[in-house]
Amino acid sequence: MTSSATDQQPAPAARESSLIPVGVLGARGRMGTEVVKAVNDAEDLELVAMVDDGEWLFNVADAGAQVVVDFTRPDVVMDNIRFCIDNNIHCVVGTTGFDEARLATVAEWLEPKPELGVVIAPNFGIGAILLMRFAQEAARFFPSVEVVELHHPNKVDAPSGTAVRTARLVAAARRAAGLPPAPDATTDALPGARGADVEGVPVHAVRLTGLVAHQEVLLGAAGESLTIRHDSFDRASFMPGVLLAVREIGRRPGLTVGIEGFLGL
Ligand SMILES: NC(=O)C1=CN([C@@H]2O[C@H](COP(=O)(O)OP(=O)(O)OC[C@H]3O[C@@H](n4cnc5c(N)ncnc54)[C@H](OP(=O)(O)O)[C@@H]3O)[C@@H](O)[C@H]2O)C=CC1
Ligand SMILES: O=C(O)C1=N[C@H](C(=O)O)C[C@H](O)C1
Repeated sequence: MTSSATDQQPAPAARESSLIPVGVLGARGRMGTEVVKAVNDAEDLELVAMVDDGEWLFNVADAGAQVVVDFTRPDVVMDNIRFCIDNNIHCVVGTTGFDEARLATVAEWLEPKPELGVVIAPNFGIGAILLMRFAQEAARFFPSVEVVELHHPNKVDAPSGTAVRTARLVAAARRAAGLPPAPDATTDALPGARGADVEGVPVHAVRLTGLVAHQEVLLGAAGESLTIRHDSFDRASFMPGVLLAVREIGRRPGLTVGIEGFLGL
């Protein structure tokens, strides 16, 4: 089955212009819908292909996409990236589910294609990126730290990719500062009561109707606590970061994790 941007197809003349041709994978999903809208609204981008589950992936290559944006599912995203690299298409990936092994595999796939760029970011929201940076900065000053992420109940993965990355960054900052494990006297607990252990940082996942994407980092020291919180109330919050990545990726060969560097952070 083939799907293209037919109903939103620009005039053929536009194809010969300097617009960046963009394909969207997961185009009819919650994020994909928003990306399609944002690309259509951007004067320097051209939506050339939309692909969803069960549809013909070659459509993005046939349509001449220079950049593909992937918001699909953790179980299919690796195949999509492989396809893009094989077809010399830059990739902007928002789909979650990346561990060190997956990142290493993508970096390996890119080796024979030194001109090609793939950016994989668990969160394109500027506020969420700043939260991660602030948490990293604060981590060394507090003996205790826990992460709580709160999302809509349709999310398939837990904890969120952002929460896992946040916990890893915080854990690295704690290690660099020589902090011991956070104090915790728990010896008797129901399974899951203390959350998932991400490199020694407890991560708790809440799924609640009405929510979109939210995260708190709780830091505690004697007599005080610091809570850093970010809320995405609308998926529009991710679009400035996605569009920045689409515009930048052609100039950023190799694998980039997170868009902090694109923001000058
Ligand atoms: N990095 C960031 O800033 C953000 C990342 N995310 C992440 O993005 C991902 C998608 O989230 P969300 O949009 O809410 O999920 P949705 O389930 O709403 O969308 C996923 C879409 O991908 C489609 N799909 C499934 N398999 C394929 C395939 N092989 N090829 C093409 N399309 C496919 C699905 O089709 P069908 O429904 O028919 O299966 C669906 O339309 C998640 O991993 C989420 O965590 C979300 C928000 C922000
Ligand atoms: O599924 C979502 O909605 C989101 N997924 C990403 C994640 O897992 O971190 C980003 C954001 O939290 C929204």
